Amino acid sequence: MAVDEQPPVTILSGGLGAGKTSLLNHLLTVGGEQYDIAVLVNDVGEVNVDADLIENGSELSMEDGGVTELSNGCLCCGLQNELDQELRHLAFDEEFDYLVIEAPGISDPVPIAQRFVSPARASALYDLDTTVTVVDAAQFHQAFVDGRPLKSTDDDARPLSDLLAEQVEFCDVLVLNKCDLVSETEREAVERVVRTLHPGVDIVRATESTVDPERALGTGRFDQDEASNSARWKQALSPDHGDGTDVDSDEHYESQTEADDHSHEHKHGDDHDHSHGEAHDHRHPPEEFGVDSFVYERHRPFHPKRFSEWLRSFPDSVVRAKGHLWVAGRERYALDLSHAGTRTHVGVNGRWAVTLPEFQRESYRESRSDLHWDDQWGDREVKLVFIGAGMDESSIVDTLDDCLVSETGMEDDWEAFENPFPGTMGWSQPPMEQRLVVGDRQ
Ligand SMILES: Nc1nc2c(ncn2[C@@H]2O[C@H](COP(=O)(O)OP(=O)(O)OP(=O)(O)O)[C@@H](O)[C@H]2O)c(=O)[nH]1
Repeated sequence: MAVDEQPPVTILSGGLGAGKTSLLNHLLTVGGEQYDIAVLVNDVGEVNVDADLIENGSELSMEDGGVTELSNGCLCCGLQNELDQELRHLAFDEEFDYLVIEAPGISDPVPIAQRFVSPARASALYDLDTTVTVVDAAQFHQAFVDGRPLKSTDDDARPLSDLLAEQVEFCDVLVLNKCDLVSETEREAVERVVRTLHPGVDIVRATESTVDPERALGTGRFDQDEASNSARWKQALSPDHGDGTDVDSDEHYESQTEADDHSHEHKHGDDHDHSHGEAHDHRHPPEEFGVDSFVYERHRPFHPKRFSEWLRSFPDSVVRAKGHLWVAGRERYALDLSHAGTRTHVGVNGRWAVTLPEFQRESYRESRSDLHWDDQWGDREVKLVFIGAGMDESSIVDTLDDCLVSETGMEDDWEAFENPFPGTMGWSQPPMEQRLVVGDRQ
C-alpha cells in the first residue's frame, strides 16, 4: 500500500451471539489471502473471550500487534479515547492493509462509525469501507415476526430488539446468519422485515457466517451521505449533532467544560468519555437495554451430571454466556462453553497448561502473569462470563456452586462418573459427538 493510502475499515456489529466472531475468523482465514488484516475487538465483561478465540483461530497475535483488544468498557461509549489511541497506534506502528473492528453485541455501532467520518479524529487515518451487521435469523424472527420481544426485565429499558433494529437500519451489508435455524418461509419473513427497516441493504444469507469475503471487505459501500439518510444516521451525523461536520476541533472535544455545555441524556458512570462524537440522545446500551454482565470463577470442577442438568435449564435471563469449564473426569482438556439465545454448546478447545511437558508449561506460565495456578491442579478452573437482561446473579451463582464437586468429592474417582462432556479435541470444526449440544429450551 502507498504511504499516503488510508487502510480501509470494516466494522462488524450485531446482536449477542449472532456470529460476529465466526465471521471475523472466516474473514481472517479466507480474506487473509488478499489482505494483511489487523483486528480490533471489544468484549463487554471482565474476560475478553473473543480476543482469545480470534487469536486461536488466526495467525495473528496480540504480541505482534495484529489483534488488539479493548476491554472493561464499551467501544461505543466509555472507550472512545482508547479507541482513538489504538487507531493511531495501529496506523503509525503496525504494518497492515485492512482493519476489521468487531463491536460488542450490545453496542450501538453509530458512535464507532462516527470516528471515521470526522477528519479531526484519529480515524481520519482510515477509510471507512463497509459497515456489516450480523443478524441471528432465528432471534430476529422471534423478535420481529413472532412478536415475542427479546427479554428485558428492566421496565425503564428499551427492549433489546430496538438495538437490533438500529443495527439493521444503518449497515451497508447485513449478514443473515444462522439460516439453518429457520425455515425458508421464516427466512423470507425476516428478509421482508429487514428490507422494511433498511430498503437498500445488501443481504447475505449465511450459516456459520461463511460469506464471500468480497461481500464484507473492500466493497466500497459505505457512503456518508447515503448513511445519513437513514433515520439513525441522520440524527447522528447532522450538523446540529457536532461530530459529523465540525472539523476544527480535536482534543477540546474531550474537555469537561465542552461536555457540560451540552445536555447529554447519557446515563453512563463517571468514567464515561464525554466526547462529542456521540449523538446527544445516545445512552449506553447495557443500561438502555437492561443488559448487564458478571464473571463466575471457581477453582474446583463441576460434577458432570449436576452441571449437564443445570445446562438444560439455562436461566432465561441470560442472553449470552462464554468461557471455559473444568469438568471432573475431563482433566486433560479445557472445555469451552458458548451460549447464545436459547442454545448452548460445549466443546473442547485446548489442553490445560498443567498437562503440557514441563518446558512448554513453564514458558506458557511466564507469558501469562495473570494465570491462576494451584500446586495440585495447575490452571484448571471454571471461568464463565454471563451477559443478560435482569439476571438474578446470586441465584445463578448459587445454583452453579451446587454443581461443583464437593470438598469431600475431590477425593472421589471421577473417571467412574457418568460423563456426557466431550473428552477429545475439537472445537473449530467439531463433529457432533465432540460437542454437548443442549439445544432449545422452549
Ligand atoms: N446453529 C448455528 N450456530 C451458529 C451459526 N453461526 C455461529 N453459530 C454459533 O453461535 C455461537 C455464537 O457465535 P459467535 O461467532 O461467537 O457470535 P458473536 O456474535 O461473536 O458473539 P458475541 O461476541 O458474544 O456477541 C457459537 O456457538 C457459534 O458456533 C450458524 O449459522 N448456525
